[in-house]
Amino acid sequence: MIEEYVKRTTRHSPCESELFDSEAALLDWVDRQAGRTPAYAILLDSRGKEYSSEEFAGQIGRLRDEGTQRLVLAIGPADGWSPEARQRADLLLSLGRMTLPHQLARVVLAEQVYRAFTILAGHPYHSGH
Ligand SMILES: C[S@@+](CC[C@H](N)C(=O)[O-])C[C@H]1O[C@@H](n2cnc3c(N)ncnc32)[C@H](O)[C@@H]1O
Repeated sequence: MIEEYVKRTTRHSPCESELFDSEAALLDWVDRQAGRTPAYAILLDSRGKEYSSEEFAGQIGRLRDEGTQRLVLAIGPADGWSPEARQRADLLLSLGRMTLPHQLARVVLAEQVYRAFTILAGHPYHSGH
């Protein structure tokens, strides 16, 4: 399912899914994604900020319009994010207050990213209900 949503998202914007052995490897990779602007890092955390799908799409649209070149959305390690990772995060994003197993969180995130791009494009995938 993750592959399918990533593939669908690439019709709207270049998109890829990566796996890392450790949080440190992820953060190092994030720093190396900087182009003209640093990569914008959204770390998934059940205690983070909650958005509706429309609000999330709006946030992605704003970042795009402001010229953000790289958006990284990351699911955390089994024990959750370290203080260093929280400090690096530009945004802590919650999919809801319940804790999801990380594979399930990946699927929900991949689907919501795809949904956000369909909302921005006015595509009928999102009916709003
Ligand atoms: C199994 S969870 C880790 C739970 C960790 N023991 C804790 O209590 O923070 C693995 C990762 O899935 C993601 N995750 C799980 N539930 C989430 C939710 N409701 N919202 C956002 N991210 C979530 C987070 O990135 C988390 O670091």
